[in-house]
Amino acid sequence: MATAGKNLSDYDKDELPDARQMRIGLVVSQWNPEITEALYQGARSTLLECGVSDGNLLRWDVPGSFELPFGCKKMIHREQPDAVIAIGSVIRGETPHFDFVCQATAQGIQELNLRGEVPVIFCVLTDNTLQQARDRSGGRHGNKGAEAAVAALKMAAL
Ligand SMILES: Nc1c(NC[C@H](O)[C@H](O)[C@H](O)CO)[nH]c(=O)[nH]c1=O
Ligand SMILES: CC(=O)[C@@H](O)COP(=O)(O)O
Repeated sequence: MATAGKNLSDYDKDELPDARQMRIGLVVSQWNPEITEALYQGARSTLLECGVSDGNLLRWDVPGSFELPFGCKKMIHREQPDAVIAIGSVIRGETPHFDFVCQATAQGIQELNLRGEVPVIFCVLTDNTLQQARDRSGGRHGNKGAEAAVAALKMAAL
């Protein structure tokens, strides 16, 4: 089902684990800050709604999505969170750079999951237009940050 067929902010609280003791990291890309800040707020508010303590949220910023894997790896090593949410927004430009950034970021995050013990959630929008990104970061399709927060709690309890 495409995003257009569902709301990214919908979730069932009854399906979620007890999150009161969980420590969740959020690594946020500074590229397209209108989008990444909206994703961060969606993730943060959902985590708080689901019982995570504000003091157990840790935010680090990185320059762009390409730096998300390194930032997540460093946070995991230094802080040992129960899960990390990697937040980014990649919007297609005139050149193939979009493809390289998206592939490298996705591959890097997947390698952290497969090689490590701390789940890293892929909260990276990869859109053709700014409007598509707005639609998925609190617009008509909901907020992917909320979806990522739910995934983080479920994976932290796995
Ligand atoms: N164009 C976008 C970028 N580009 C920057 C890279 O992510 C990286 O920071 C740079 O190549 C230096 O290593 N990043 C995004 O997150 N979103 C974009 O649309
Ligand atoms: C995703 C990107 O790196 C992209 O926004 C850069 O734009 P351009 O391909 O026009 O240089």
